[in-house]
Amino acid sequence: MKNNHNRGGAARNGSQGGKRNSAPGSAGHARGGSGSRGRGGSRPAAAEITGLPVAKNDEVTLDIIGMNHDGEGVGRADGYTLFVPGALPGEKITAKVLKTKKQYGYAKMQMLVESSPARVEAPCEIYDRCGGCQIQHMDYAAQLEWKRQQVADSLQRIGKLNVRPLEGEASAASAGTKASAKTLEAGAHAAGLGENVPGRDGVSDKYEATARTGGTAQESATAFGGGEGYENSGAAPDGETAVSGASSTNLGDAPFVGGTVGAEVSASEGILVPPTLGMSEPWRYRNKAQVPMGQENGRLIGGFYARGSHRIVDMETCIIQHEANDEMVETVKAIGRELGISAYDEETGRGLLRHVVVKVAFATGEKMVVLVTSGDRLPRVDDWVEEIRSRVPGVKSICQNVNTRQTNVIFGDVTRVLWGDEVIHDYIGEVKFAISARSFYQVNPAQTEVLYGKTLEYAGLTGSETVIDAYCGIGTISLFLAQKAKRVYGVEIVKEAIEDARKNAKLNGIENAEFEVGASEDVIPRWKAQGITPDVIVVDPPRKGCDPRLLETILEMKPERVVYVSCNPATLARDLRVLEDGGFKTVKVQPVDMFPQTVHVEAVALLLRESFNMVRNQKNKYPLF
Ligand SMILES: C[S@@+](CC[C@H](N)C(=O)[O-])C[C@H]1O[C@@H](n2cnc3c(N)ncnc32)[C@H](O)[C@@H]1O
Repeated sequence: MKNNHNRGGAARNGSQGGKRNSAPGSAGHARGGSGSRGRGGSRPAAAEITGLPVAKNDEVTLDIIGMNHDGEGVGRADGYTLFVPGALPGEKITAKVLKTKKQYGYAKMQMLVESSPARVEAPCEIYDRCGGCQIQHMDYAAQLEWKRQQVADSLQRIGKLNVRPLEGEASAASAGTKASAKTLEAGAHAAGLGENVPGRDGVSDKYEATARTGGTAQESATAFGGGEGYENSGAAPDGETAVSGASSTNLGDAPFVGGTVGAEVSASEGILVPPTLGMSEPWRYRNKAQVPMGQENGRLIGGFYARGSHRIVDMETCIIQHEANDEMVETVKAIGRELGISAYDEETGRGLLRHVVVKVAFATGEKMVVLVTSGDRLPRVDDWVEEIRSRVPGVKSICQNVNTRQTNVIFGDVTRVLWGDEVIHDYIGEVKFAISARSFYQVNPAQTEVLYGKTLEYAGLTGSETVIDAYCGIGTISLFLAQKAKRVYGVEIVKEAIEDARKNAKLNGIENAEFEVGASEDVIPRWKAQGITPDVIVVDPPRKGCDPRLLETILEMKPERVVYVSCNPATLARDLRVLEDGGFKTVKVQPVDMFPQTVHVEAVALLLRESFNMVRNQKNKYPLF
C-alpha cells in the first residue's frame, strides 16, 4: 500500500549529511548545476539499457520544483523526475539516487544547499523514525497552502475544470508548490486514478483498520495515530471553528471564511477554491490512539513500528495526540509492567497484550481504555481495573477486546466491558455521539465541526428539503443535516455503522433521519424507484471516490445540489468531471485540514444543477452564473 520511500528520515529536517541553510555552492561532493549527475558513480548496465539520465548511486544536484502527494520533494535531473523525501519546493539540494524506474526514481537528500523559507525544525523527537506525520518539517501556513494547491491542481489536471486564481495569484497551477501540473504528473503519480502508485491506490488507506506490520508512514499512523474506521470491517469508514453550523440559503451571501475573494461566485470565472481552513493550534488534535505493544529486554514497551520492520519502538509522547491519550498509554504500560503482563509477539504468536487503544472525548472529557489481548483470560483483571480507575482520572469505560487471530487487524470480534460504561459520549456541534470500543468516530473533532459546518452551509437547507447522505458511516453528517432538513436518508455499507447511526439518532431525539445498510450504488437507485426525490445529495466516499453507478443515479435524480466531501482530490476531480458533464456546475471546493502535519487532504465541494440555477438567476435571486 504505502510507499516505503515516503520516509524523510533525518533528511526531512535537512540534517542528513548536510546543514540548514548551507551556502549555495557548498554542496560537497555533488557536482554540476541543477539536475546534473555526479561523475563519481559507475553506471549500472540497467540504466544504460533503459537510457535513463541517472542511475542508482549517482549523486545529483536538484532544484526542488514541487512536492508530491506523499510529501516528497520533486526534482528533475536532465528531465528525469526524482522524488526526494524531506526536500521542500524551492530548495536546492544534493541527493543520491536510490532507485530508478522507467518514468521516475527516488533519491535520498544528502545536503541542503538552499533552504526554503517554509522549512522548520520538526518539533517531534521521533519524526525521523515514526512516519505517522510526513510534513512536520514544513511551516503550517505552507502546509495549508500546499493542500489547497493539491486540490486546485487536481481539479484542473484531472477534472479539466477551470479554477479561478486567488487574488494575487497568476494562475492556480503556478502558485504554491511551484511545480507545474505537468511535472507532478510525472511518473505514475496521478493519485488514485488507476495507476499503481504506492500508497495511492484509490483505496482508503487513511481509514484502514489494520494494525499493520511496520515500515511505512501509514503503518505508524495506524499504530499510534491512524486506523480510523470501523475496526476490522475491511471496508472501513473514514475518518477551528471558522464556521460552525452556518447555513446559508442564499449562496450570494455565503460566507467564505479565510477567503480572499468576494462572496459572489461566477462559474464563468472558474471554481472558487478558498484557502484551506486550518487549525489555530495544529497539534494535539487526535482523540484516539492505537498503540502496538512489545517487549524489549523483558520490559513491556509500546509505541510505533520502526521503519521497514515489525520492531516496536517505545514511545512516550505523540504530539498530534491529545495529552490525555499520551498519559493513558503511559499509565497502562506502567500498570502492565507492575502486573507482569506479557506483550504479544506476532512472530511466535505468544504473549497476551497486543494493543492498547485509548480514546478521549474532547467535549465531555470522558475517557476509554481498551486492552486488546490475544486470549480470553486477563490475569489479575481486578487489579487492572483498580489501577486504571485510580490512575486515570475521568475514565468512564475500561474494556477488553479479544483478538485471537494472527493478523494485522487490531480488534477481534469479542469486546467485553471490564468496568464502567460500554461507551463514552462526545459532541460534534450540538449532536451527541456514543462511542464504543470499536465504533468509528472522526479523530479530529475540532476540524470535523468545521468540515460538517461547511457541508451544512453548502447544503443550503431551509427545513423543507429531502436529503440523501451517501457513504454515511455512523450518520454523523446525516444527523448534523437532519437538524435543518425535512428528512434525511443515510446509506452505508458497514452494518455496525448503521446500527450506531440509528442509536445516535435516538440519543439525540432525531426522528427525521433513517438509515439503510448497503452499497450506495445499489440502495439509492432503489430509493429512486420508490419515489424518493432528494433536493440535496451529500456524498462522502472513501479514497476511491464514488461508484460510477451512483454518479449516474445522481444525474438521473437531478437534485438541486450535490455536496461532495472528499479525502482524495484526485478522485474528487474525476467525479466532478462526470457530474459536470451530466449538467452540474461546481461552484466552490473548500479544503479543510483534518490531519495537520500529514499529507492527507480533505475538501468539500458544492455543485449546483445548471438548469436550476438558470431559473434562479432569471429571478435574480441567486447571482451565481
Ligand atoms: C469517508 S467515510 C465517510 C463516513 C462518514 N460520512 C463520516 O463523516 O464519518 C466513507 C464511508 O463509506 C463507506 N462505504 C464504502 N463503500 C461504500 C459503498 N459502496 N456504499 C456505501 N458506503 C460505503 C465506508 O464504510 C465509510 O463508512
